[in-house]
Amino acid sequence: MEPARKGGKPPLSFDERFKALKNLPEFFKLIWQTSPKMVLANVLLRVIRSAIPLVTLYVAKLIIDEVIRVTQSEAPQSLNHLFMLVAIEFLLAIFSDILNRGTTLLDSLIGDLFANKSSIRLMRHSANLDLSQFEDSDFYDKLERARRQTIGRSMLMTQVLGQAQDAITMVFLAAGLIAFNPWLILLLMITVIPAFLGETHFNERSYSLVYSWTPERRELDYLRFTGASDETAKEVKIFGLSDFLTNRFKVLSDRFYDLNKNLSMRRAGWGSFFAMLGSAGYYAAYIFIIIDTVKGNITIGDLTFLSGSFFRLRTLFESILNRFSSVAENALYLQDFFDFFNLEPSIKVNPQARPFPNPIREGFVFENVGFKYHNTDKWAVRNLNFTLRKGEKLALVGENGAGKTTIVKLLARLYDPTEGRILLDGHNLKDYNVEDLRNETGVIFQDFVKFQMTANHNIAVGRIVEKDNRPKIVHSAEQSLANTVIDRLPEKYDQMIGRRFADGVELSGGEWQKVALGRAYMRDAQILILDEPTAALDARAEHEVFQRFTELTKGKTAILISHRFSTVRMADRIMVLDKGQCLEIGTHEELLAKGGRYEELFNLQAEGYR
Ligand SMILES: Nc1ncnc2c1ncn2[C@@H]1O[C@H](COP(=O)(O)OP(=O)(O)OP(=O)(O)O)[C@@H](O)[C@H]1O
Repeated sequence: MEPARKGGKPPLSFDERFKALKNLPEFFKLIWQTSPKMVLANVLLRVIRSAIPLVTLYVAKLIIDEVIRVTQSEAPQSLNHLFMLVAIEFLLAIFSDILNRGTTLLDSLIGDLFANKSSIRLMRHSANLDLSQFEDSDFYDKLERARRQTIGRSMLMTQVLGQAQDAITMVFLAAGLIAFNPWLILLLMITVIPAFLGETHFNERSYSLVYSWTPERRELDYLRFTGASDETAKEVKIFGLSDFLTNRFKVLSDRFYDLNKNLSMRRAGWGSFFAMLGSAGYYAAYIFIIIDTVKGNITIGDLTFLSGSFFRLRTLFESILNRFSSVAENALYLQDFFDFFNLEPSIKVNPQARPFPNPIREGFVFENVGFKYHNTDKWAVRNLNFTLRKGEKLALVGENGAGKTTIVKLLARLYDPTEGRILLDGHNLKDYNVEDLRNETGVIFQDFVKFQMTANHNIAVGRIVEKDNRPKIVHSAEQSLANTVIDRLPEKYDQMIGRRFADGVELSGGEWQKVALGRAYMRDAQILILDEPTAALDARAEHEVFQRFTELTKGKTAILISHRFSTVRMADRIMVLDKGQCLEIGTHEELLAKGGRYEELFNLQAEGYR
């Protein structure tokens, strides 16, 4: 086997596996909270069910003894007693079936509820985490494992409850066997324990394998998605990427298959050997009991009862031990689940925060602000010193990668500066509640989300509490020109857009942008940020949008990012960025007069239009 790879753990010791069991109480607390009534009913049914095997075996013994008594008797005998015993066994069988069905039903209902609740918790928790955490691949692996846990974990409940049920059944059966001969119990243990240790070993290997392969499995999922999805089909065809993607998939999946096959084969080999050992133990005990019966020490009914008990005990013991190692394994996975929920965001809601200014009095001041993205040593922006005055419209220009979007993200506190600080009305941005800041900020990013939802909701996301306020949504659509798109859709505002779901209608890039821009008009925020809001619009639409732009930003503090100078010149001031630093800042006229980079870029673009 390959050594543990990056992001993987070395195989865990027996001790660590035991420690993982400490997650069970917390887990059962969550299960209990899912539905106390159903969990209680489940436990009760299982307790009753656990007594049935012993009672059934005992009734079977009575039946055999009665049959022998009747057949060996000289005088004719009434069969009433015998039939009554058979009737009892029959009723027990039916009762046991009903109880089984009941617990299976409850298990699956509780499991479904638990999976739903966990998914909701996962979504909520993810929403609270920092953006930078999402950009970290270790985090992604954790999220991935937690996501898998939300569905699979209810199985663990079935296992643990099954374990308790079998343990009680065993106590009942063992009592009978011990009364006959305590050595039989010892024989039982000797034959079953090696199998348990073997299972435990292989479970641990399999966990380590799955764990260390999380990044690759994520890549496999990604390749599967890229190779077969509507979003990528266009480029996959044009560039002929199918072989490239499938080959990479094949290499990875074959490697995982080989490692897994190796493990499964060894597991099967050892498993057969241990099963043989178990059977040998059973037959040794059987011979022992037969000899005692032949000697006349016990009845034939006792023989069936004891051999039956021994057989059941062996099966139960094996399943308890095997299940134990699988419970421990599942508890290890549970650790990932809890680890994810224990992740804390660094940008948190601050209960002692100062109230957000309404209206903003002075504006923002960037004091020597620098920022590095997670896991890189490169400064995305540095030494930024500038003000964004209340009610001012500031445009950011600069080449790709100059740091424009980064400034916007810092302003909306999607990240905090690595050095320096940002002040709002004289106080650090961190002193305000991040939720208030975001409520007062409307951002339309260049890579805005194309929500696969109705046109109505696609605009309403700008202010989701107003999702039922149709007049406001229509008004926003009119302002952003999205109405020209929506009015042509068969279902108008109730039209599903995007291709993912049935009856969805796909829009062009510019049409999507008009819809996304509508979100800015929905938002009654004091700060408005538009990151390349018109990049995909045709010339006429861009012109119209900008005629309305003054109205949209009236009374608001706004940042506008654009590569089009016709757009940029509408701002009050313009900041030119270069490699994360502020090169020059001033009004359009000032910068032209200065004859610096702005003038150069402006003339370059104007040249292109002549
Ligand atoms: N999530 C990220 N992780 C690491 N580095 C990043 C990340 N986002 C941006 N960067 C880097 O930070 C620098 C600034 O990026 P930013 O997105 O702010 O540029 P921009 O001026 O908005 O560019 P564009 O005009 O292409 O939109 C770039 O060098 C980029 O590579």
